[in-house]
Amino acid sequence: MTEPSFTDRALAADAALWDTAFAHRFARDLPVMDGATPAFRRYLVYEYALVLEAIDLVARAVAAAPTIPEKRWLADALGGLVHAQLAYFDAAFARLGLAPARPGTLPVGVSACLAAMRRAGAGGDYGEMLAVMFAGEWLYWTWCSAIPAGAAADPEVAAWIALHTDEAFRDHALWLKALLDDIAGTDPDAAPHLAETIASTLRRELAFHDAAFAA
Ligand SMILES: Cc1ncc(CN)c(N)n1
Repeated sequence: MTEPSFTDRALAADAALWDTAFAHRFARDLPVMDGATPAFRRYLVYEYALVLEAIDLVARAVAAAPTIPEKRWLADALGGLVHAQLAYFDAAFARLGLAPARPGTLPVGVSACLAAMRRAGAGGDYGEMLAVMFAGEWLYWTWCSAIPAGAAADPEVAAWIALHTDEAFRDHALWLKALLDDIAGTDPDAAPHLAETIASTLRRELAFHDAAFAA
């Protein structure tokens, strides 16, 4: 029998936390939300701020990546954020009459998530950057791929789910997972910090999504 990989062990070690995350109200409510749902409208404003932060994080990961194939892969992921995701927000904000959050107005659960991404990028530890990305992508991949096709009637919601269930998104989540396995396999001393980064990122993700439901 093959040994579980580093990420499989990390996910299993924090199974209770992941189960809590998978059962989060955001994932349950998302398919029935629409552009008039206050939590979804708040979420879009917070999420736009997160995507801007993610662009910087992935750009730093491109710079830190030690090989050309990794730089190329991450540059494609960066392109997805800059093009497809920002285009999504341009259209959704225009249609729903939303605007980016004014500086200093984001709730603490959201700003803490953004700050941790910024710290990971600025710290220059490539594995840590990947671990932060992996936790978020794995969460969204699991959430969105569990939503039955056609369950979301609202076009903004359906388009957002589609961005997190397409092949490119799935492949990116799996690529991050495999690369973390490689890094932890090559440098076992790095593994505890990577596992802790995955878990602490997930905790911040939960606080981020809680914030959308706090009026
Ligand atoms: C808050 C959050 N975390 C993660 C992801 C996945 N890219 C996201 N879209 N939003």
